[in-house]
This record gives sequence, structure tokens and C-alpha cells, in this order.
Amino acid sequence: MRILVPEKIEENGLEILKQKADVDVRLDLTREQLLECIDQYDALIVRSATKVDAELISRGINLKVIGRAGTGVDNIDVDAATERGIIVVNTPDSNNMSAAEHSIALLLALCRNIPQAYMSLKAGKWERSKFKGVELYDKTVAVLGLGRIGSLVASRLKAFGMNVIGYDPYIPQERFDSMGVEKVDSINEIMQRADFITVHLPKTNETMGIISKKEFDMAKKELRIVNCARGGIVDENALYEALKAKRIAGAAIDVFTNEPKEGAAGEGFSHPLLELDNIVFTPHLGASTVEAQRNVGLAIAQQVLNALEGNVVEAVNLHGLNMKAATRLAPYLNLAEKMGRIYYQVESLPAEQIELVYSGDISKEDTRIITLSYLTGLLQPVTDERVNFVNIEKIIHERGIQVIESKNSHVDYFVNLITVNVKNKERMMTFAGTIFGKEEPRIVNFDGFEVDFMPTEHMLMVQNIDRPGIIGQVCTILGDNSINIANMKASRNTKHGINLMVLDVDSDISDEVLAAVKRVDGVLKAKELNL
Ligand SMILES: NC(=O)C1=CN([C@@H]2O[C@H](COP(=O)(O)OP(=O)(O)OC[C@H]3O[C@@H](n4cnc5c(N)ncnc54)[C@H](O)[C@@H]3O)[C@@H](O)[C@H]2O)C=CC1
Ligand SMILES: O=C(O)CCC(=O)C(=O)O
Repeated sequence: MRILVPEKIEENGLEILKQKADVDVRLDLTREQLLECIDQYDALIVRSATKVDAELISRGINLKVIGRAGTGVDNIDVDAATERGIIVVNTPDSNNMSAAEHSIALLLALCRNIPQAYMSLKAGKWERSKFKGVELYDKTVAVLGLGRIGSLVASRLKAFGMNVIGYDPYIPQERFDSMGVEKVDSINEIMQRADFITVHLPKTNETMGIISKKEFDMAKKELRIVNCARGGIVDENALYEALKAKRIAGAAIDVFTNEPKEGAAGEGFSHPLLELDNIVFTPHLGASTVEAQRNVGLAIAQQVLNALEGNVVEAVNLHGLNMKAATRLAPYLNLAEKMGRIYYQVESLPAEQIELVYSGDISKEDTRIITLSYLTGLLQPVTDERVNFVNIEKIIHERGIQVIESKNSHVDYFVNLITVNVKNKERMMTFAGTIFGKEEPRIVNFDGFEVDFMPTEHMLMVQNIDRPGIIGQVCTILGDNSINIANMKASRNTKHGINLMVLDVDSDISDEVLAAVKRVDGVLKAKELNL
């Protein structure tokens, strides 16, 4: 496994990665060099400076995982990654405290002119009256976005004795109540009431420019605004004009719309906002603390390795799948995936409709992830695309396959049962599986035959006319070709006089052996199964 790291991540994370993969830390890479070499890597780990756009993703023909060492994934084209089945992981809980504390630091620095006073004193001046500040106490502060960071900031601002109001239409009233934050439903009202605004929104089409000229025109003259989220959420031109005209009192900015990359390939930085005096700024330092980088380094290394090894991860592009449940349901995911692999190994007509029926105890679970596991197993053998939880729904949709899920609390004989009815244009095939004990997968219905076998890597499925001698001949062919039989199950369909044999063997079955089995008089079908 090869992992490319073109931005600085902590040594602790790199060490973990290096135990399992070849890791290239290349802080000097230009965009062109990155485009040229990305095809050699299985994973890419970035911070906020590397633009992981559709072009880079399309060149990453071996990429399986993109790791964002941090929270915001706005520098990653998540849709383009999803399209290619590339898992995108981030570390949202690792740096939120640092980002929250930095927002408070910026706010205090802004209120008390700390950077300006520092520069003045450094220059040998003693200018006390020039740097008169304002208090936070008893003022109204608006927190935009009450997610992970916004809620930490709100609770800290309350400790300053501030009146905290909040704007976040996506969280319920109860959450505002529990935080002691007054819910405000419009940005206009925020602009009219706030002495301070602190922005903690994600960068989306909806949030970009959410505070612009129109909003500044409504604001109090005393407004001071902090943006430690993403550049452009507060429109930079409008902010420049508002500050220059002293339409508002000040701003503190950690993030810019276009940020350069640090390091050997890093450029300088210039921006009109840097010319103004009533603003303080830092070069995207929100997450730059010892603790945050240590947490982020560890978390991203674990996330990326887990994703590369096919383990359960909380990924950005898993569309709200309950991955915590996945760990508990792991035996069912395994069973479903193996059941999914059966269809195209025994049938060539495309599946048109798939009905999954969950019966018994399993029906009480959130089974969506089990269904996705079945579908992944179904389609992986018949497509060149990488198929996984990330893109399986899209691929199923593109192929026009209808998927129906139903549940049934009662089941005879088994504690749990997954039954799958696959319909193609000619007929319907039924398969069923269950878990014995804690995690032993068993196929208990194979195209209408009642069976009981463990799905394994090398299997032979034979259908034959139900008469004596055939099973013996098939076994002799396998024996003559040094194929050891580990297990064998037979089931008969009395109505049609057909017998099904499922043999678990220790090695591959060659085309010649399969042809010899098919030539046995009375054999109707023979297929090799890899489950
Ligand atoms: N400066 C820095 O170094 C860092 C910056 N960040 C940035 O901080 C921001 C916040 O991060 P988190 O708190 O982790 O995000 P989060 O996802 O936990 O919270 C965002 C909140 O914004 C709300 N929201 C989304 N769209 C909205 C809209 N149109 N109007 C109002 N509310 C909306 C959501 O409901 C959510 O509650 C992100 O932009 C992230 O990239 C994060 C870490 C470090
Ligand atoms: O320090 C970094 O990598 C940027 C942190 C950040 O903006 C984020 O995690 O969203």
C-alpha cells in the first residue's frame, strides 16, 4: 500500500501509517507534480491547502481513500470521489476545541487591539489612548452555525456574561434551549441585533457570501465579526468595503478564499484586507495547536488505514449510514456480501428487481447497511468499477435495478433469516442465509433447494437428475484431479426430480474439470462458486 502525504501531518500519525504502508511525505510537490504521480498511490492525505478536485481524482486510478487531516472537506470534490468509489474520511472531532479557542482568541484580540498595540509598542511607541477597546460583557453575540465548534464557542462566550443568540435552521429548538442560546430565524435579525458575530458554518453553496454587502448595510456600526470557519462565508469584498468605510467596527479573520500552500512550494500572500487597520488576522491557525495536530495525526492515520484494510469507517461519503451498527452487524454484512456474490456466478441474465426480506431478530435492526453489503457483493464481480458502500446505490440506480426491503418479525426454524428474491426477465431465484451461533454464515436456501452450507472460497454447485450414481461419478472426477472435498451437501427437489449438490473443495476447479463434471450423464448444470 502506498500513501502520499503532500502536507504536514504530525509524526505520530506518520509512524502509524509507516507500520503498514509505504508513506511518501512530499511537502514540495507542485500541482503538476501531484497530478503526475497520484496514479501510484492507494491513499492521499491532505490538510486544507491541497485542492483534491475532479481532475486529480480522475488521475488517481489506484486511489481508494482520500484522508482529510482536519474537518472541512471543501477542498475535496467529494462527489467525484464518490463516483469512483473512493472513500473520503476526515477527523471532525479532533481539532474542534482548538478552532473554538482560536475563535475566542481572535475575538479578544480584536476587541482589545492586541496585534496593533503589540506592533506599536515593538516600534517603541507608548500609545494607550489609541488602543482603547471594548468589553464582551453584557453584549449580544451571534453564533452562526451551532455544530461542533459553534456550540463550544457559544458555551465559552456565555461564561463572559454575553447574551448569546444563534442562527442554525438545521438544529432543533431543544438544542438551543439546552445551550441557553436564543434561536434567531433570520440573518437580517442577526445583523440588526448583534454587537459581535462569530461564524462556524461549513462552506456550502448556501453559506458562501451569507454575510455580504446587504447584511453589512443592516449591521450596527459597532459590529465586530470573526470568521474562523472558511474564507468567503463572509464575502471578502463586502467586508473590505464595510471596514474601510467604518460601516462596522472590526473583523478578525483566520481563513481566506484563496490560501497559499505552506512549505518549499509555498508562495507569499497578499490580500486587500491586509491593508486595513481595523482587522486582525491569522494564517489559518484555527487547528494549529500541539493537541489538535496530535489528535488529527492519530485519527487520520487510523481512519485511512481502516479504510484501506476494508474495515468499518465513518466516512464523509457514506451518506448517513450508521457505521457504528456495522461493527455489531459485521457477521450479517459478511453473510449478505457472500449471498450477493452467488447470483451472477449461477445466472447470466441481469437482475432487474431484488427483494430482501429480513426475518426474526435481524428485522429489528437498521438493515440498510446489510442491503448495501448484499448489493456490493452482487455487482462487484460484474463491473470494472470499484464498488463499495460509497457508490453502490448510485451504480444500482444507474443500472435500473429496483431494490425492495421488507421485514418480518416471525420466522420458522431460524433465529434470523435473510431471504433474497432476485428477479430477471425470465424468472425469480430465491436464496436465503442465516447466522449460526454468533458469526457463522450459512446458506439455507439455494435457488429453491433447502440446503445448509457454509459459503467458502472454492465451491462446486451441481444440479443433476435425481438418480443413483451421479454423485459418485462427480466425486471421482474431483478425486482423480487431486481436488480434495472438504464438505458436501445434497438436497433434492422431489417435485421436479432434481438434486442439488454443493461441494466445498480445497482448491480451484479448472475449466477442464468443470467440463468433465458437465459431461457426466444426468448432470444438468455445474458451476464453480467463489464465495
Ligand atoms: N480555522 C480552522 O482551522 C478550522 C476551521 N473549521 C471550520 O469550522 C466550520 C465549522 O466546523 P464544525 O463546527 O466542525 O462543523 P459542524 O458541521 O459541526 O457544524 C456546522 C453547523 O452549521 C450549520 N449549518 C449548515 N448550513 C447552514 C446554513 N446554511 N445556515 C445556518 N447554519 C448552517 C449546521 O446545521 C451545523 O450545525 C467549518 O467551516 C470547518 O471547516 C474547522 C476546524 C478548524
Ligand atoms: O490546520 C488545518 O489543516 C486546517 C484545519 C481546518 O480548517 C479544518 O480542519 O477544517
